[in-house]
Amino acid sequence: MPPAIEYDLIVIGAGPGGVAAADTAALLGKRVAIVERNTVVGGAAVNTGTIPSKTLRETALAIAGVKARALIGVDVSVRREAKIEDLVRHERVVTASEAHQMRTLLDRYGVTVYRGTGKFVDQHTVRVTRPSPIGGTEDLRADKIIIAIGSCPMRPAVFPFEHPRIHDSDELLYITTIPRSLAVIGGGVIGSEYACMFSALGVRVHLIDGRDVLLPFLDPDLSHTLAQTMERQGIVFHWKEQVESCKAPRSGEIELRLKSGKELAVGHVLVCAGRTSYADRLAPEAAGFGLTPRGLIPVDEHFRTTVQHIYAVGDVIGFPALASTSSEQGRVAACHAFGSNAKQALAQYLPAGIYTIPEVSSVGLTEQQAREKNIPIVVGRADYDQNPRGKIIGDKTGFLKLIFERDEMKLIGVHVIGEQATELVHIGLTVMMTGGGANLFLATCFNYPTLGDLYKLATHDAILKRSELLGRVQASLSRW
Ligand SMILES: Cc1cc2nc3c(=O)[nH]c(=O)nc-3n(C[C@H](O)[C@H](O)[C@H](O)COP(=O)(O)OP(=O)(O)OC[C@H]3O[C@@H](n4cnc5c(N)ncnc54)[C@H](O)[C@@H]3O)c2cc1C
Ligand SMILES: NC(=O)c1ccc[n+]([C@@H]2O[C@H](COP(=O)([O-])OP(=O)(O)OC[C@H]3O[C@@H](n4cnc5c(N)ncnc54)[C@H](O)[C@@H]3O)[C@@H](O)[C@H]2O)c1
Repeated sequence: MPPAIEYDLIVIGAGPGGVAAADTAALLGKRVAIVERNTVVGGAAVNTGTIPSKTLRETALAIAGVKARALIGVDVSVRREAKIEDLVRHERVVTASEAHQMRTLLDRYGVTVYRGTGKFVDQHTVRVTRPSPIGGTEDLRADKIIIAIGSCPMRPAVFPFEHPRIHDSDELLYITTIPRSLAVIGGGVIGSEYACMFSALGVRVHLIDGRDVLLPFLDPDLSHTLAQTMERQGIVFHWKEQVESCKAPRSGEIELRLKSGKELAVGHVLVCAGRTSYADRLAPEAAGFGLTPRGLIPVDEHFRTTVQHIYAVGDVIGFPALASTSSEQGRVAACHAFGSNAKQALAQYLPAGIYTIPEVSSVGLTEQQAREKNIPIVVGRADYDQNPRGKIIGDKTGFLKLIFERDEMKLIGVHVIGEQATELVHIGLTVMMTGGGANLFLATCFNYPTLGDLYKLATHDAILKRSELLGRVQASLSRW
């Protein structure tokens, strides 16, 4: 075996966490190697998760004519004729382009990309096993190592995944027809997003979940409105259920028997029952760190494992397991590893964006969380159909909900459901980052007509509620 090739940093895994770590370390002037077992970089974010699912959603909205229906009340949908090629064409182009862009940036930063599967030999050495037909191994050695190997779909034993019409979220991208009916197992983020997308395409969707609330981490008003809207779209929820058996004949419908005894017959099954990690395959014992019972890598606030020069970021460390936060963690870890204070911690507020139909997004405290913390609050709400832009786009269910700390009217939470919610939340997020609140919204001139103007309307609502609550006339409110 030739001697190990020396680097300052080895990164294992080229998803958003790993790539951000590698680019950051290169920017700090370090010699960096990144090991990726896939043919392309980008990880789940670019190749199997975030970007594909969001692109498919956008295509589905277009080919199903959903927006046209809302605007002119006419079904101009082409969905009955839509073929799977129509659905996936744009997704393939966007995904390839994004992976190429990430790779180009790595190359421009001078990061060396090793194609193969990485595994620890000892605390400083990573062995890269190249895929066949080239095969063989290569050892890399570095002072610092960052693990960013991501996660993969959980596969409950009850489902025969070898069946061509039973999919996890990775395999879904290779379906060969648009199903007529679909059972989605798991109403988490992935399940909810795909349920909405297929429903928009006219697929009969059943959503089965062990819980009884949709996305319980959301503000209850959002969760409730989303569930209602999904039901109106035709999605059938089966709460507090579990699949006990799954009979999948070669042809004909797949039969699911649920815990309650209910039976469902569907064309395809999509299992979105959470994610798991393959960290045990890295030989962590050779490096000297352990795993949690769920197979995740425990880290400290600097993303260091118990072995001080080995870091872990992204899905492999667990919550929040997002592309956005994984990149942030990668940057923090790389800066810490090389003593840079350019980015010492994650951003103070981390938003969540869910691409259901309609979109949902939030940052900061929910009304419930604020009340549990005994923070005196006032809530402002503005509905899309009270706003001229909302009326123009025909969004009847959307709303913006702002949570203000009552004394100073400082913004502490933003919750949006409706078109462009994942973009709209950023206005509130930026205000929260500045420590601002109602005054800033009132002082700001928004374009007219825009959804952004909802912030002003929701602020007025909060101010009026505050004056009702405190029994003061509105004029005295300039005091805050
Ligand atoms: C369907 C779906 C939709 C999603 N939508 C969103 C969204 O809208 N917004 C959002 O923020 N997040 C979303 N996510 C989550 C997001 O994709 C992940 O949080 C993010 O990709 C995690 O980044 P990562 O760098 O930790 O790992 P990954 O992106 O999973 O990358 C890990 C990389 O490591 C490689 N690897 C693994 N083991 C080895 C090894 N031993 N050697 C070498 N390479 C290895 C893998 O091939 C992979 O390329 C979604 C996920 C899914 C599945
Ligand atoms: N827009 C986004 O930010 C976005 C989109 C998709 C995925 N993601 C990330 O991907 C991760 C994984 O998403 P996910 O939806 O797979 O997992 P999840 O953990 O969010 O949801 C899994 C759901 O499946 C249910 N469940 C699990 N096993 C079940 C069973 N046997 N029968 C019935 N219900 C069952 C759970 O009750 C839960 O509601 C998320 O944590 C999220 O961070 C983010």
